[in-house]
Amino acid sequence: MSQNSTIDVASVSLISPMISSQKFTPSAPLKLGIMASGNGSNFEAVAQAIQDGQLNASIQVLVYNNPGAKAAVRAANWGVESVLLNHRDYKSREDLDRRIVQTLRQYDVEFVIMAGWMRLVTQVLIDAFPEQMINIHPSLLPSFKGIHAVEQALASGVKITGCTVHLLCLEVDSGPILMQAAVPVLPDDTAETLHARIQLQEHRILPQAIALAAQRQCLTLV
Ligand SMILES: Nc1nc2c(c(=O)[nH]1)N[C@@H](CN(C=O)c1ccc(C(=O)N[C@@H](CCC(=O)O)C(=O)O)cc1)CN2
Ligand SMILES: NCC(=O)N[C@@H]1O[C@H](COP(=O)([O-])[O-])[C@@H](O)[C@H]1O
Repeated sequence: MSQNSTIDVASVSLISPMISSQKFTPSAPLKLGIMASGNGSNFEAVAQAIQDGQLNASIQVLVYNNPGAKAAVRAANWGVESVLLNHRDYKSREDLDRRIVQTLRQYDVEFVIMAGWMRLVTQVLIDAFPEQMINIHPSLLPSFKGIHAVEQALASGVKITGCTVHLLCLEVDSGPILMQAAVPVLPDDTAETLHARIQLQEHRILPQAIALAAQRQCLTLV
């Protein structure tokens, strides 16, 4: 997509009915802040999508909360700056979130991706990025909210599960859904084999959901 092209957003109206079918012109790459607690494979999927020209965005910073998280190693390998904000160092969730907001502002972040951020966040962070923060979750919400979603699905006996990208709100895993992908649950699945199958879909839909959000956030009315 050239910078001078226009986008008919009718095609994304399914994602957000608030978008009317008007012509828009895409603007500069969306400046992303990514938050992670562990492995960082979704971080890497976003970085790869940007490098492959599938996502008009830049990763300004990775914020992580667990020392030694592999996500920080992946960020270094991709030349992305990372900041450790260890939740254990803060007296309250609000104090941690104020520091997160300060850090994201310092790196000029416009849109926040929770890519395996395993801490509940407060209104402090949500208010700082209204409708500009998304989360990837390893189930077909509203089924199996919270942590251990994969284990919940396996224990429930469902034959189909998957992953969801949603806008963030204070109530956990309850924000407006942007995109979902389904995977089968196989008879011999363990939590590990099922999660691996889900993550293949996570890595596919997260960049797509950001791209849609980028069209929505970066579009300027012509
Ligand atoms: N206010 C919100 N915060 C977060 C949301 C959200 O929708 N609203 N999504 C989560 C991501 N997530 C599931 O997708 C999730 C992550 C963590 C937890 C949780 O209970 N965390 C515990 C600590 C668990 C641990 O450290 O192992 C906690 O914070 O006390 C629930 C859901 C991100 N945050
Ligand atoms: N409730 C939140 C939650 O369970 N999130 C999940 O954490 C994993 C992080 O993987 P990654 O570190 O390899 O991107 C992902 O599967 C994501 O859906």
